[in-house]
Amino acid sequence: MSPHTPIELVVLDMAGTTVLDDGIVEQAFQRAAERTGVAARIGWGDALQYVRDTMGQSKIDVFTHLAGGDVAAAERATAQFETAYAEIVAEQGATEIPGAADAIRALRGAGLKVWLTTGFAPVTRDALLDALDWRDLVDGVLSPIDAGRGRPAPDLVLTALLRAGASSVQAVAVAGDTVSDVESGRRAGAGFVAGVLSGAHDAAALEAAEPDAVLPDVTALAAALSERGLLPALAPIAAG
Ligand SMILES: O=C(O)COP(=O)(O)O
Repeated sequence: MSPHTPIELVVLDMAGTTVLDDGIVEQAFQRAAERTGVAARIGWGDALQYVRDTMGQSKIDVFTHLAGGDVAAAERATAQFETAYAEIVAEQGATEIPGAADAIRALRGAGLKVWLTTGFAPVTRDALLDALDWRDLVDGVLSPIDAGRGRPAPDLVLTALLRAGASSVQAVAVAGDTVSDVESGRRAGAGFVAGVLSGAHDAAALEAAEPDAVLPDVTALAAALSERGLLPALAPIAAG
């Protein structure tokens, strides 16, 4: 396979890559903790500090720690987290990573398909799409329930590839702010995998996952593809 297969499909993560949500995450942790009593053992003050210190780590792991190792309680809290997150978005709205929507429009204007993938359940994902008025912004969206396993498995990337009708995995670019995002792209065999620092809580870990590029945010993606000769021929935009 040519190392310069033009990209046809861009698969972007949501939270931290296209959506700025740390404030929502903290509030959703708090509501979920209050509703399930999962942090009663240590109190919300200490729990909040732990949530802040571990921002970006898997929610089930965070809740398991708060619950003193009670995995069943952590699972209940994780489910409640998604409900609470969707409620907070409906109440307060949502914020994009600055320039994300324009970056997506530019990529699509260059002839690429753009799909959003997320670890969130559809209820949470759709609350974000509605709050940002993004239903028509992208070619498709996927949650793990649509695809199989969540990241770092490659299922979201491969399902996007199949549904978008891309001709090969080499024609897929993946961008995300976590090591799991990078690994999912690698395991899928994507032609280009970028780590973005916009939502990264552990930049060193992201670099250590060895993506093809580490970018400040998603607005730098079109230029990164262009520099490597990976945009489709006759792309009508000057990337950057
Ligand atoms: O934290 C989650 O589950 C969702 O986050 P993601 O959109 O970055 O996958």
